[in-house]
Amino acid sequence: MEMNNSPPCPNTVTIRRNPPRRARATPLITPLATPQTFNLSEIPPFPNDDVLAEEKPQTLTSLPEPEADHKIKVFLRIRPILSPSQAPKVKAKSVWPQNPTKKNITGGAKTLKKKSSNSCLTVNDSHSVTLSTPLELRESKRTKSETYGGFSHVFNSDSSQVEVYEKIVKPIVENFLDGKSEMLAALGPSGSGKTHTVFGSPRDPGMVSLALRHIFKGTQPHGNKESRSFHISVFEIYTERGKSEKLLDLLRDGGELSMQQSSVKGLQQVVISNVEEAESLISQSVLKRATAMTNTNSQSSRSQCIINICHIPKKCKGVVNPKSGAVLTIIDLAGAEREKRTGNQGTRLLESNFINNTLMVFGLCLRSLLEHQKNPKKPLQKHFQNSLLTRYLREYLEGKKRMSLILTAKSADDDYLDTSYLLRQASPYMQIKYNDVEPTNMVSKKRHYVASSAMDFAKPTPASEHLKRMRCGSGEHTVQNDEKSVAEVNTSKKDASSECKLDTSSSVSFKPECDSQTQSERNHIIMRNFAKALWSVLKQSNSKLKAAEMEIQSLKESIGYEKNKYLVLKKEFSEFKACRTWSEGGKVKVKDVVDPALNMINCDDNTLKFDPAVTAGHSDVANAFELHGENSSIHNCQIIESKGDQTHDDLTCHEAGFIPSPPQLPGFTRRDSCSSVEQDKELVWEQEETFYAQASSKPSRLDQSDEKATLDGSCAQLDSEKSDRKLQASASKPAHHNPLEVEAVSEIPNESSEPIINQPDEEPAHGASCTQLDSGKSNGEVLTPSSKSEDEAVNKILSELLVSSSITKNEILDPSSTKDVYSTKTCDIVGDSGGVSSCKPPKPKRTLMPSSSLLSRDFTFDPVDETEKLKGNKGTRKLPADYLKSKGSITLLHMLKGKSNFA
Ligand SMILES: Nc1ncnc2c1ncn2[C@@H]1O[C@H](COP(=O)(O)OP(=O)(O)OP(=O)(O)O)[C@@H](O)[C@H]1O
Repeated sequence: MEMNNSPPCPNTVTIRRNPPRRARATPLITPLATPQTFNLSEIPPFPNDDVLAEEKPQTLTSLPEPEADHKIKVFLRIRPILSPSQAPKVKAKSVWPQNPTKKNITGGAKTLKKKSSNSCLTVNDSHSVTLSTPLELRESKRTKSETYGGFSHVFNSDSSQVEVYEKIVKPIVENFLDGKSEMLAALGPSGSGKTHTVFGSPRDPGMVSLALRHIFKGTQPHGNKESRSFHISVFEIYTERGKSEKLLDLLRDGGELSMQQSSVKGLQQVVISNVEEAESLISQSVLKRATAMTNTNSQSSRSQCIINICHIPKKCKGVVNPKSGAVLTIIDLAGAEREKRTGNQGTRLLESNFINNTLMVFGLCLRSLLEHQKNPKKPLQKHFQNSLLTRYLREYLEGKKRMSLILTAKSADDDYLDTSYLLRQASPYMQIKYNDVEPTNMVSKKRHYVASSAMDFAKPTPASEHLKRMRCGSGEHTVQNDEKSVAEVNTSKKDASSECKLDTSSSVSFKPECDSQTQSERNHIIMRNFAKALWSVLKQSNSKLKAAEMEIQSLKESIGYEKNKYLVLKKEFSEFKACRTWSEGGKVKVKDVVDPALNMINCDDNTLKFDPAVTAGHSDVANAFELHGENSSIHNCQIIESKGDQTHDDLTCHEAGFIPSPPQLPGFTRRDSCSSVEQDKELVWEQEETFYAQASSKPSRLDQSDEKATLDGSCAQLDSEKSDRKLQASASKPAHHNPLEVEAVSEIPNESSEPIINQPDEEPAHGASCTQLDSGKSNGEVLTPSSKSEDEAVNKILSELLVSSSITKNEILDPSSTKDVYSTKTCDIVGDSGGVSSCKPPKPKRTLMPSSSLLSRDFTFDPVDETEKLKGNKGTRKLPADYLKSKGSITLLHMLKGKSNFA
């Protein structure tokens, strides 16, 4: 708000970081040149009529199914109350093992027989019934009646088989013929009419016979019998003395079967071509089924019987019939039995327990499926694993395939408990929905059957084995064609041969489809795996590439660092080289200006040089010692080692500022330098060591030190007198007093060796070591000849020294005289530690003692003060120039004093 109220700044320039973008013109739409002239009426209307007029292809799988079709259909059929003549007679069950304790049960059958006249079950309508509690049980029951509704249809006791078929099975068969698989199971207590409903009798056929008739009736009118082929299989699940469950093939020559997961292994699949063949097979299977007489049923089923009618497609002009592969499964379950009611004993009791257990598991599976559908959080229990029946019907019990139930109930009061239990158990099943029903065509594509002819007992062909390995079909309906082969009921050889042809054609016609599908799936899997492998390889390569790039980057950095280092070293080397060149060019040859009498050179006005040239008689060895100094101070020192053939050694000291300090290179031994002697004592030692190494054959050592300076031998003899005079002169001028310095001492350690010190021009020079006595800037004239009095004093001292010494001037300066040189030479090395390693001259040559005594007598000084200055800089290497001078002076004075004491 405040910003809006503030007046705009006239000089403000608004910069838009993100300039407004212009909308791009859609490339597919050409911009209108004159949008103002656009008229909506020119837009053609959408062709709704044309679209609606188009015929939309409708398929069976695409059509939405009613809501009812997605739920399990539960039908209820009420068995009529049997007349006494139809009721099972107790005496007829005398073959059963009698249990004395249960004799009253048989008597109860008579009682039941009397009470069967009353019905407890009343049909309300076609979808509901009411169960009334018998009078004798109303005392224990809370309610008088229970109503059960929601059935797909309720068949009363007088309903016929055909009516039941029309309501229940016919739609299923039609769906089956259309390629839909479905299961129909009869469930109810023992004697309720399950077997009667499923199989019927020759006079009153059941659902299987009616379905077969329907199937073959529907195919014959069209005359396309050869386009379809049906196979049938019948087996039962029973228990042998209640020990374990077994599978038995009920078709002719059928034996025991085994179950592998959800598929039955070794089940025969017999091709049926007409109703008679099918009914004959069914009748034989029913006769083969295990039955027994119980108190409730004279012919009670003791096993679960499963009938599969399969529809195998046939190739018609190279096109696979889409309506193929459907399976119609009809199951006649064993009836639940109550021990009190049936009076079973022994094996029958065991069978009864097995039956009840199987039915219980069957009910648990459906109940679990129902609860899971109501509440998905509840997991779908795997009750199907507890029995072979439920394992075989797993997909149905999991709601993956269509299933219908026929509940058969007895309506007599005596059967109240069985009926009540059945309704309470099975009525909720009608709420079960199909979870994932496979499309019709998909089901048909997954089912493969290998038919075998009953006439030829064909063995499994390679093609059939290939199909079995592929396991394209669903588990429970996959036909396992074993070596026992399959017997097809066929009375006519002609028909049999024709069936064989059809079987062969069917199996052959189905193989390409399955092969193509399997091949495509395999290709897809292969491509997917290949893509995964390729992706993993690419990822690994990418990671390796990144690592290599990082390594290359690090190497580049290291190379750059080394390059910079190389450039720095190169620069230092060039500087040092330039410095050396300058030094060589600027060095003054001492021999040109040397005063052989005094060994003192005065090159410039401000430069005082002592050039002690000692020649040992060998012209090839020369050592020169140069001292350059402006204001008589030494700051730079260079030791120039032998030139070329190590014939001479030079020690050149340059004045600070006069020669730039060259860089010091490690390991540089031929020519080393130090910008300040005091700054790098170690370098001095290195120079010394190098120097010794270079001149090992002719040991000579030139060194200078700020800590020690020793005068000995002839040098001391020479300097003692001079110093005496000089110190006296300087003492006369306290205002200009500067400590004397001993800047360098040349040393000839080996007396037996050849003359060591030569001049650069290899001129033989015999002489003592050199000593430079400089003063500071302010009193640099102490030793300069500008002062006549001082000059005179110096000359006097020197003359006295020469006179008093045993060595004459001529002897000293005579190059030919080597004997005295050897005897008077001085070799002092000032070490870093302050120790003095000196070659003590022979005692007879110490002729300077009188001069030293004179010097010590005449000169008085206070060394304590100088020592105190040293303490201040103790432990440090860099010392001021004044300190150097003072130090040298102190050393000189100490030595002079020592010599005087010695004297
Ligand atoms: N709807 C019916 N009409 C006439 N008779 C019937 C009907 N239902 C069953 N019966 C007769 O009842 C008797 C028992 O029927 P059925 O054997 O079918 O019972 P079940 O349920 O199969 O018994 P189980 O479970 O012991 O095999 C049979 O003699 C059968 O003829």
